[in-house]
Amino acid sequence: MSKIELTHIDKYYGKNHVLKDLNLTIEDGDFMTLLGPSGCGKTTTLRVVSGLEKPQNGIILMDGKEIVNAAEASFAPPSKRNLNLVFQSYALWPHMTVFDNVAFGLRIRKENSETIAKKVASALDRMQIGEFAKRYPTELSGGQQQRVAIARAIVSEPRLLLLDEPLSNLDAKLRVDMRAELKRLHHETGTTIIYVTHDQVEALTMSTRIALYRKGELVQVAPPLELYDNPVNLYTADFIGNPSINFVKGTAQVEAGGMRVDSPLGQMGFERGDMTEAAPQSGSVDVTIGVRPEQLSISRQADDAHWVEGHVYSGMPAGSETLVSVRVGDTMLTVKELGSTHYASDEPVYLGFNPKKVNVFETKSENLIKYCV
Ligand SMILES: Nc1ncnc2c1ncn2[C@@H]1O[C@H](COP(=O)(O)OP(=O)(O)OP(=O)(O)O)[C@@H](O)[C@H]1O
Repeated sequence: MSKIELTHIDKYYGKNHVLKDLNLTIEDGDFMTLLGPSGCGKTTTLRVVSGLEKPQNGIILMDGKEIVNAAEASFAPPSKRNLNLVFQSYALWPHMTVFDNVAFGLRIRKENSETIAKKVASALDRMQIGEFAKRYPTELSGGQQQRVAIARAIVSEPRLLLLDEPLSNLDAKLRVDMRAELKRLHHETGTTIIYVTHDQVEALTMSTRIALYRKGELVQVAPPLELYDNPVNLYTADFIGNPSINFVKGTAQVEAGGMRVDSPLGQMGFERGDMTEAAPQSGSVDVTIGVRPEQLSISRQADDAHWVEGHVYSGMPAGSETLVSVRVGDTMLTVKELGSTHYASDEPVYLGFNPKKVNVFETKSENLIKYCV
């Protein structure tokens, strides 16, 4: 178990400023996911923590002990950092069987063969690859090799586990199984995990906290539901959630006590207590309302709970849920309903929602100005 503190980390590759004044604390026992689009600096962060790369500025503490101090050109070697790293490209030793690959670290530590056999079997079982113990890496598929790499990393119960897109080669069903296994592993061992992915579902389902990146900077660091319910800006709102959040343009009249918002969704009033510090004090501002697809309800009749008139663009029943795109004026909204319902294209429908549950962003600054409560 360990706590990692990164302060004022800058990393350049030539002129490319890849990590920009990064400040991030990973608490002991966290399952911290580094999330963001390709090229935003997630892998570089892992490489800096593991010691494979040296940042040009900043300090990294591991359990309070300095492992990096760029100003003093002091960088602890990777072997002294007591961590285990699994990269997307899993370098297994080709001349060793799966069992021997996984047992390697334990043998170096001179654990007795009975303990080794037990630990390796348990790690292989967890990754559902027990049956391949005697095979060589070349006799396995990419996904199976990837699971061997994870087994090899977890078998030695490291204090810190760094995982870089470890599930990327797996098919959809296995990926869901492996997410459950990794989450369970984290729960059982309490190991601090830093996990890199660009898959927001993976991040939402497994993490205790998510660090969301944008071009080398951190945009928001928060537990998954906080990120989902109250994204600090339009970027986060748009990145998190599948299907994506709906955005609706509107205008707000802001006063000391709160604000009134007009939009194609109707008129809404909000109290100051539900507004953020980023909210303006007064005046008229353009806003973007964010409403999650599952927050919208749909009805074929107008009633007290369904007041927004629209027309079905297309209905997409998928067994357990139905996604319906609805055109309201010039705005296209996605509605998510549980169960399967058939909606005909161009059918008139009415939408409703709980105004307390929407986010409001100031369009110009892109910042959240009203919480979902
Ligand atoms: N060794 C290197 N030399 C030069 N530039 C690099 C090097 N490694 C990464 N970069 C650049 O640094 C930036 C960040 O890369 P990084 O691998 O950290 O992104 P990422 O968020 O992990 O992306 P992905 O999801 O695609 O893996 C990219 O612009 C990349 O091209």
